[in-house]
Amino acid sequence: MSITINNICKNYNLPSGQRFPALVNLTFDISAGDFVVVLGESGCGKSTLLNMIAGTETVSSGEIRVGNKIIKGPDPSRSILFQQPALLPWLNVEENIVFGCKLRGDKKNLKHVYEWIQTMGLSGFEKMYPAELSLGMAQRVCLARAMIGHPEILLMDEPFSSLDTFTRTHLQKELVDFWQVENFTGIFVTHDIDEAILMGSRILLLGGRPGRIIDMFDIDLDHPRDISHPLFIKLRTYILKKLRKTLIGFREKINYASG
Ligand SMILES: Nc1ncnc2c1ncn2[C@@H]1O[C@H](COP(=O)(O)OP(=O)(O)OP(=O)(O)O)[C@@H](O)[C@H]1O
Repeated sequence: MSITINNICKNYNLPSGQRFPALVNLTFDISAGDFVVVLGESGCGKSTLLNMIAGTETVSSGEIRVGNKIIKGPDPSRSILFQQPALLPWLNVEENIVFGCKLRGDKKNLKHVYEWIQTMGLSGFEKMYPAELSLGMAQRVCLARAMIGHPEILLMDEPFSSLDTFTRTHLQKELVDFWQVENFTGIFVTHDIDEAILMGSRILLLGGRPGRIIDMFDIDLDHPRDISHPLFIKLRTYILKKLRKTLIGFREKINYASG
């Protein structure tokens, strides 16, 4: 599914009655099957953008289209993975994975639950409850729950940031494998530059306050990617320079305004 972001702005209404501008004038297209990584410093509006595409947050102006339809709210064709595994504590692994299928009456995909349990390395743990799982296992359950319905769009908000390096590296690779097989459109939020270059087919650089687009470009490297590849290193340096420049510009603006 393609996604069109057309001149969107987001203002939050603060309890003081003031409006806080979080994002300004974002315009870009995501083609069906892209894996876009949204990269930027903390507070530049990455999660806000993701939530608006998920339909859990409204736009203040502009519009977001999925295919030809303007997003009006959440939809099962768009699955979301959060930073912390969001599992229902009273359901076991298997029940958590099929929860969405049951809710939608999706019997066809529900039948494949044991394939997903196996693919995710959760065999033997299907009757365990979330409190008994490690963080990495719990995130695998979330990934299985997201994938079992074959979403057209998978939205991910720093899903691996609280995992240890080994689990994280493993899941990054598995996610890219799923993306290559399932061909969903992925949007992945992170502030880890290497993670962005390792996984994305495109990178969207956001920065500033309010957040705006700094750059958007394709990554022309085959998977699996090697962090010591010269193009990888070149991209990392380029992104660092761009982000640093925006951050310095933002700090100078603050100093100027306050001094
Ligand atoms: N519900 C809200 N009400 C008011 N302000 C908000 C709300 N949600 C987010 N913000 C503000 O909007 C800005 C963007 O927040 P957002 O969480 O989208 O940034 P982010 O880039 O995802 O940050 P991080 O990387 O730290 O998660 C921040 O300044 C934040 O304080």
